Amino acid sequence: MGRFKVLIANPLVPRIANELLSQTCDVVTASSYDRASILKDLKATNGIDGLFWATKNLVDKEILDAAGPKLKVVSTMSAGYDQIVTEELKARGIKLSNTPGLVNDSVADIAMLLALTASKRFTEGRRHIEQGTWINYFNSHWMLGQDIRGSTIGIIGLGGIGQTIAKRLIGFDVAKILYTGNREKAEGKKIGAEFVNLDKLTKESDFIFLAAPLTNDTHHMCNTDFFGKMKKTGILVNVSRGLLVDQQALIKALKEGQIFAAGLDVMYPEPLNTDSELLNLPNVVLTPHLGSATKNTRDAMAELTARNILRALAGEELLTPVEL
Ligand SMILES: O=CC(=O)O
Repeated sequence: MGRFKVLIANPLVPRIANELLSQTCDVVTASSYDRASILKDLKATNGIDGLFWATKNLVDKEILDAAGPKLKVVSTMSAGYDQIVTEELKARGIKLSNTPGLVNDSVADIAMLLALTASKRFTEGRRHIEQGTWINYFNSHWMLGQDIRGSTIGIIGLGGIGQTIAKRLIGFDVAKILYTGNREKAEGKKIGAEFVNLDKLTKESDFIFLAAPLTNDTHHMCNTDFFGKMKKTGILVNVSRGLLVDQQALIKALKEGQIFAAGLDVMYPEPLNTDSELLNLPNVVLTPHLGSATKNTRDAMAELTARNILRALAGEELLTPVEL
């Protein structure tokens, strides 16, 4: 039997991926991560056995057709897999893996960054410095923010990332951690978090963290109704996917003072249009989807993604399979 063929659908992934895969496979690296060029490169391979995915492009029928009938595994270098049409993989008997776990710390760190900066009015404060409108420190009513200490936290999605956010918040002496999701979790009990329904969480939380995957159920879950229920002093932090939030409803809530502030690492579209209203709002802190962007995290993600492909091709169990 010849060597397996693998396509890495992005020329910019950490080197470790190619190093590992090329020990036993013939590796083709796509010339760019845009969809048209991946499709072209896939067609030129004459069929591959494994697909290393590291873009937000959809893995759909067209991509799978171009990959050919030998394809056994798609391994995505991401925790989220909303960009993969899982039904297509399942119908073809193709395995799927992702990189959960490894991103928890880095994503939880950016969640803290966003919570802290949104609560301390970072964007607005920075603008005051730039525009020379910085008011004397001794005006004790100026630029008052919200305290994390003593606050009620709401976490939507108490998976690995949600749990890591909770652990960090415990160090900030919060009063209470509420969470919601598909089901109550043993890990919730361990960290002293209370399982509640979405309605209660939305109404009672001072900070709401979105850490749930994007699914049909979570799509636009933060809508006009949701923002109407949040406290006026409430802060929304999103480190999941932009589409959990109805962005127009969020912009309206922020403009009308229905909520205090938002900190977003994810939005739509990505990249965000430079004329987006989000950029003009003083009570929004934005980061350009940097949740997992540390060298160690990305190296570990690339390694795990490659190892999952090697295991699938060797007929072994995947390290981090996605149930299809
Ligand atoms: O958004 C990043 C990821 O899903 O890993």
